[in-house]
Amino acid sequence: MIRVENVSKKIGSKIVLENINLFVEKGGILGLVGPNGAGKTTLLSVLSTTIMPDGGEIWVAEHSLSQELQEIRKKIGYVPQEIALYPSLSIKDNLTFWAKLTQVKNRKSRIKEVVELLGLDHYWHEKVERLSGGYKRRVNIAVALLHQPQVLIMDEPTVGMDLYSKRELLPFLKNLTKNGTIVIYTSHDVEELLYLSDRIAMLEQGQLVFEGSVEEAKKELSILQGVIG
Ligand SMILES: Nc1ncnc2c1ncn2[C@@H]1O[C@H](COP(=O)(O)OP(=O)(O)OP(=O)(O)O)[C@@H](O)[C@H]1O
Repeated sequence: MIRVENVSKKIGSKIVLENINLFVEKGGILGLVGPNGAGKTTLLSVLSTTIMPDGGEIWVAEHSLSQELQEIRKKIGYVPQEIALYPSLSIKDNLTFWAKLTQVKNRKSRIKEVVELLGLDHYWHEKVERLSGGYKRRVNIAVALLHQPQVLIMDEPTVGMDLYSKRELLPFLKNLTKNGTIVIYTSHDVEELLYLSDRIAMLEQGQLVFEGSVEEAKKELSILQGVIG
């Protein structure tokens, strides 16, 4: 499980996150919504330990961010919005580079596992710059999964993807949670939010204004009502 307790973050003089409380159980998928500038990326950055909160605490299982940063980092995988890969290197070399950097155990076999998991086998020697947006995203997810995180955090995972890649990726992400992995992601895509999430949280101006099941969210959030009429 991941528990967020009273997390706050200021950037300059602006309060970007204010007393955020969230809980996601093992195998849960939380979709984070909200208007531009609401604080979604900042919250994901805090959850992925890319930036530190000014106040509050985050727990992943029995580990706390303030006391056990390295343990938390082992348990979290982060897929940023921007593709974070070396374009002139192959998939293989990118994965090997990241696996070495993060000291992944049983490196070769784990790389093979994630490559198979993400359906990247055929493109193994292809340079990343030659891949479609969808495949680049898959490589990014493969990198984030190398160290077998318990929580996968994704900032708009399907943005820029064609429909086919998206239709392949979404069931894959859903499937990933069957072994207990937690997925927390942001999206502006209503269809994707309704398909993938089991809970929805909404941020507005740095505050959590809603958290509930998809069914509750459909009733209460106008942003999700467009497609259900
Ligand atoms: N490095 C920064 N310097 C100054 N202000 C920042 C910085 N990062 C974020 N902010 C501000 O914090 C607020 C929240 O930004 P954030 O990117 O987290 O929102 P968001 O909900 O992810 O938006 P979007 O949907 O557009 O990605 C915004 O007002 C933004 O201008």
